[in-house]
Amino acid sequence: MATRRTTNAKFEVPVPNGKSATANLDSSKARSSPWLPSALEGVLFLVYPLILILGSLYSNFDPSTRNATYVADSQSYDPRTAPSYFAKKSNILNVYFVKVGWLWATASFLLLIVSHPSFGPSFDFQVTRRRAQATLRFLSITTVWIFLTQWFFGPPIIDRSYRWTGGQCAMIQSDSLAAQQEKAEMGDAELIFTHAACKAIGGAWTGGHDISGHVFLLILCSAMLWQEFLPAVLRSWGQRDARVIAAADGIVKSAAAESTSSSVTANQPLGVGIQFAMGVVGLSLWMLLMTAVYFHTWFEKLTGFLVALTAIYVVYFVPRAIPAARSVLGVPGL
Ligand SMILES: CCCCC/C=C\C/C=C\C/C=C\C/C=C\CCCC(=O)SCCNC(=O)CCNC(=O)[C@H](O)C(C)(C)COP(=O)(O)O
Ligand SMILES: Nc1ncnc2c1ncn2[C@@H]1O[C@H](COP(=O)(O)O)[C@@H](OP(=O)(O)O)[C@H]1O
Repeated sequence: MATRRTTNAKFEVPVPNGKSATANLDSSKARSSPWLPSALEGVLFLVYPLILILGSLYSNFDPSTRNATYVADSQSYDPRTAPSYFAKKSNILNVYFVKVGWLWATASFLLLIVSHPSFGPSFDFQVTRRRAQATLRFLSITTVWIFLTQWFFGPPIIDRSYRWTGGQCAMIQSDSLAAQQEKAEMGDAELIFTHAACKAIGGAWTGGHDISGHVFLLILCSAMLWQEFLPAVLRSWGQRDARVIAAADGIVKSAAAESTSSSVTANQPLGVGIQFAMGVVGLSLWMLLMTAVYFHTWFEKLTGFLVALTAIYVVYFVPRAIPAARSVLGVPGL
């Protein structure tokens, strides 16, 4: 851990137009650890717990939400008396945005790295170091998403953790032809161990701790995207990059001093890649708020948030502090 210094020091700070300027910085105010987010990043990360807390509070105080019937097994309100359009699982953004959320994350990530000049020549499919490292970061985050929600050497971690905490698939009699067929086709292990399999045979996934998949996915996707585009946005807006990194000799430096990019200048338009990614981040935050208000318990939302945050921390923050990790995964904008 770097210690806090109390004297004023001189740093070489590249300014957004690519030239260097010597600035007197009061280092007692400067953030000194590469393990910590910059002040701006800290504020952006605080938006997530704020949305979750405000959403949960609203659901406790809004009379129509309080009076609606919450069904714990489905983590939602009874659709017949749902307090709003967004309290129904069938809402258009749930079906076409969140339920295929990684498709949107993948599309906006690819558009960003292919179109934005900070990753390589726009719409010229050259493999640059920055594109390759961004792709590695994306694949690492995608692996976390797959392990948590899709497959982890069998059932995904969210389903396994539900079982570990005492949950099970309680059978509800369903005589529909489809349910009978599903039951006949499924092996015992699958029948017991996955939420999807349980639902398909008309069972209720009940009794354990169900980490919110929506909270996890929406935070993972949106934080990955803004981590990727924030350095380019700050440059376009003529703002200084306040992140710090540890060099191989252990000296803590400003990320701005390390950056060699002159491909983005102040007042440069954001471009289609960043605008599209901002749209996906905006929709994610809206759906996070809706999940916070209408679905799950506060503890299930908290665990979804913590798991996503841990993955983002490992992929986007650890490389700032450990040069060997940085040489593989890189750091956005450097
Ligand atoms: C110019 C040089 C460019 C270099 C580029 C090089 C390579 C390309 C880079 C990357 C692409 C490589 C691989 C792509 C990897 C993954 C792509 C994944 C594509 C998809 O996402 S398809 C699947 C879509 N499905 C989803 O998104 C499902 C999302 N839903 C869920 O996870 C869950 O339903 C849930 C968590 C929302 C909730 O679950 P429930 O509780 O409701 O069951
Ligand atoms: N914002 C939202 N809008 C609609 N449905 C939501 C939602 N957030 C969560 N849900 C639903 O609540 C259930 C639990 O979500 P999760 O565990 O992914 O957070 C899921 O139901 P289904 O699995 O029946 O679709 C999911 O679709």
